[in-house]
Amino acid sequence: MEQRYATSPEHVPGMDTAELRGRYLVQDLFAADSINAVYTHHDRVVLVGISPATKPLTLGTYPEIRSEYFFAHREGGIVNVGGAGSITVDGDEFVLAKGACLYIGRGAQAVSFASLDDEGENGPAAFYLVSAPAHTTYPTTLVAPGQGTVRELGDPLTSNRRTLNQYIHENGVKSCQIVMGVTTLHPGSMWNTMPAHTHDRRMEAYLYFDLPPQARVIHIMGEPTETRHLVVGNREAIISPSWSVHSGVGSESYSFVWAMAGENQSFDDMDGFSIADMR
Ligand SMILES: O=C(O)C(=O)C[C@H](O)C(=O)CO
Ligand SMILES: [Zn+2]
Repeated sequence: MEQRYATSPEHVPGMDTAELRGRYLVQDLFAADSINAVYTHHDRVVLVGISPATKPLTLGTYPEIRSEYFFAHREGGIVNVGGAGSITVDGDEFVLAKGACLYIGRGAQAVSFASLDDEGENGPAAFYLVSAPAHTTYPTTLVAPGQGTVRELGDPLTSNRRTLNQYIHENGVKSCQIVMGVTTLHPGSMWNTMPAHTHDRRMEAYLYFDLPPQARVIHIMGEPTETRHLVVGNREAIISPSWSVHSGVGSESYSFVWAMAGENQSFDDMDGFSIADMR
C-alpha cells in the first residue's frame, strides 16, 4: 500500500504543484477488478478503492498495518459511489445501492465485495473505504442512501446550497473514530464547505464523485491565511491534515464523501473562517 507521511503547515509554502498533488491528492484509487490503498500518517487513516467489475474481490491485509486481517485492530466506513453492489462480512451479506454506507466494526475477518448490476447506468460498484485504528467493536451497520441525519446547508444565492447526510457520527451509527457522510450540491450550486473551516482535532478526507469526466473541482487547502489549490477530477480524494482548510468549487455539479478521524467525533467542533480573512 502506498504510504503518505504526515506534513506540517510550514512545509506548504515551499511546495510546487507536483509536490502538493503528490502529498495531498489521491488519484488512482479506482481501477477495474482491483483494490488500491493509501495509508496517510495523518491520524493513521487508510483510504481504499475497491472496484469489483467482472469478479468479486476480497480485502486482504497489508504489511504496513501488521495485522492478521485488515479489520483486526481497525474499523471502517464504506460508501458505494458506483452501481449497486454487495459486501459480505463474515457470512452476512449487505446490499448497497449507490450512495449507501456500511460501517464495519473491529474484528471482522472475511470481507468481500461484488457488483450486482455492472451494466446499469452507474456501472459496476465502486466502494470507497476509510479506515482508522479502533479500540473496541461496534456493530457492523448499513445505512440506506439519504438516511442518517440530514442537514440542509447554504443558499442558492451564494451558490452553495447543498444537502449533507451524516451516516457514521456521534448521534448515528456508532464508531470509535470514524465520522462519515455524503454531501450533494443542489443544481446550480458549486461551492462546498464555504465559509471554510479547520478542525485541529481531526484530519479529514474528501472523495469527489459524480463529477462529469470533463469537469474539475478547484479544491482549496492549506492554512487559512496561506492557501493553495488542487485541481481535482472525478473519484479523486484529498487528504486534509488537521490544520488545512478543505473547501472547493466545481466547474459542474458533484457530490463528495467526507470522512474524519482523530481526537473527537464532534461534527460541529470546527474553527470557521470568513472568506475575507483567508489569503
Ligand atoms: O458541505 C459541507 O460543508 C461539508 O460537507 C463539510 C464536511 O462535512 C466537513 O468538512 C466536516 O468537517
Ligand atoms: Zn471539515
